[in-house]
Amino acid sequence: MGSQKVKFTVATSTTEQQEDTEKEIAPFYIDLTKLTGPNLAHLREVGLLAEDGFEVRLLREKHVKYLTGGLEKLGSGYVSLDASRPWIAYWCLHGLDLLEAAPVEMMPRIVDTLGRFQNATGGFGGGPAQISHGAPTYASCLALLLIAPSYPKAYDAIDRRSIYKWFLSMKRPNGGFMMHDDGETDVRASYTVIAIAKLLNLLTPELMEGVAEYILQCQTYEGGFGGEPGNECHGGYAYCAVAALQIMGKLGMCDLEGLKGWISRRQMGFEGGFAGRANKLVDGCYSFWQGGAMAIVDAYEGDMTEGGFGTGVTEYVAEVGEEGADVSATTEAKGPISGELSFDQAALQRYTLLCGQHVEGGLRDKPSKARDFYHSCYSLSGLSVSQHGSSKDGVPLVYGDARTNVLKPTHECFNIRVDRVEKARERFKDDVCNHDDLIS
Ligand SMILES: CC(C)=CCC/C(C)=C/CC/C(C)=C/COP(=O)(O)OP(=O)(O)O
Ligand SMILES: [Zn+2]
Repeated sequence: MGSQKVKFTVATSTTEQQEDTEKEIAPFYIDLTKLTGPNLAHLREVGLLAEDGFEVRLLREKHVKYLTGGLEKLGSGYVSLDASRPWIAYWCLHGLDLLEAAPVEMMPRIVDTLGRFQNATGGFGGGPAQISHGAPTYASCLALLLIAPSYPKAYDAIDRRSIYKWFLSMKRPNGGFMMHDDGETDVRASYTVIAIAKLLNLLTPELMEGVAEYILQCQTYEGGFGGEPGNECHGGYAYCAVAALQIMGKLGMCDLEGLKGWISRRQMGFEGGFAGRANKLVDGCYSFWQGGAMAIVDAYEGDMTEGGFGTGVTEYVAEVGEEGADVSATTEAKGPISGELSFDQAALQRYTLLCGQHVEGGLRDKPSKARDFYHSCYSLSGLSVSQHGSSKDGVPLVYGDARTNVLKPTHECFNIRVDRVEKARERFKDDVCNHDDLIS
């Protein structure tokens, strides 16, 4: 008896949501070169296509307007984000900084405001008189450090010694850190402490003791990292784990092959963007959480294996999506492409530019979702990572119109501009970084 092929298709809510998402995305991936008449005129009018071509454009001015609005007076709808004011400042400022449009005239007021969130006992709360917490401490410090090269008083607003003592007071016997006094211990806390300590030149052996060992326990059988030992791995937590390990020089201690495989499998075949975890949907914010984590691994491996930065590559044309789709990546000029990454950089940029952009400015999770400052920040950060790769010093790989789309390079471990990181290192390099002196 011959074998019989039977196709089993079991629909679940997960497979249905995936199908719906692909149906939602498909209209954005039509062949733009075939557009004519009012459809073409409309895309040119809103600025998504140049007057003289079919290459998709970053809506720079509109994103600048939207993000600048986040630094002005917010409407009552934002009241639930009251404890996230430092995040809003960071998301908007960093997005603007990538667009080379951080508003210098607003900086004194922002520094004054963030200064009021800092507690004498160390760290920043989400607002005045709120308890110190790892997330607003991270966001406030990043915002201040990206402002400081234009407005140096921002450096002086950060009380290094009290932050160091507060970080130490959050440390647990298992090597983890709490997010706040009596709060949860997870890899977000590990990352926020390690990243800010590194930027402020506070990364002492005493602070780092047991930290890598705690983080390593969060890597799961899938290859990614969960928030706490035993939890499902997820892009947001995986980024925190990978960045913290890399900052401490300990990334080589984790299962790198498993990690790379897990991140690779999160890039969605049709959509081109990343999902946060297995069997979940594409979302623009993971462009940075997953793309940034891969850039860190690639930078680490590039350092390990000399010359692994795409040297000698003179042209890059990506083929993704359905046949006939307009998906060619372009570069500004011929030359070595800046640190190629282990994911499809053109496909990710295509998702961001075609599906992530709101035509009035701001970016979003996916077309059916509203724009917001968080997704704007992390979609732009992921776009920057996928343009500049892991080495930052070659020709960026630019999908779409290279005249409008190139962002400034973000540092994959800290997610502020590379030049802001260099300035912070320079500013704090001679300050005391010794445990006994810092706690005295
Ligand atoms: C620096 C710092 C504090 C980083 C935070 C990292 C981060 C984004 C963590 C993820 C948080 C979380 C529970 C997402 C799951 O949401 P979901 O179930 O709605 O999303 P999903 O369906 O995409 O998994
Ligand atoms: Zn998201």
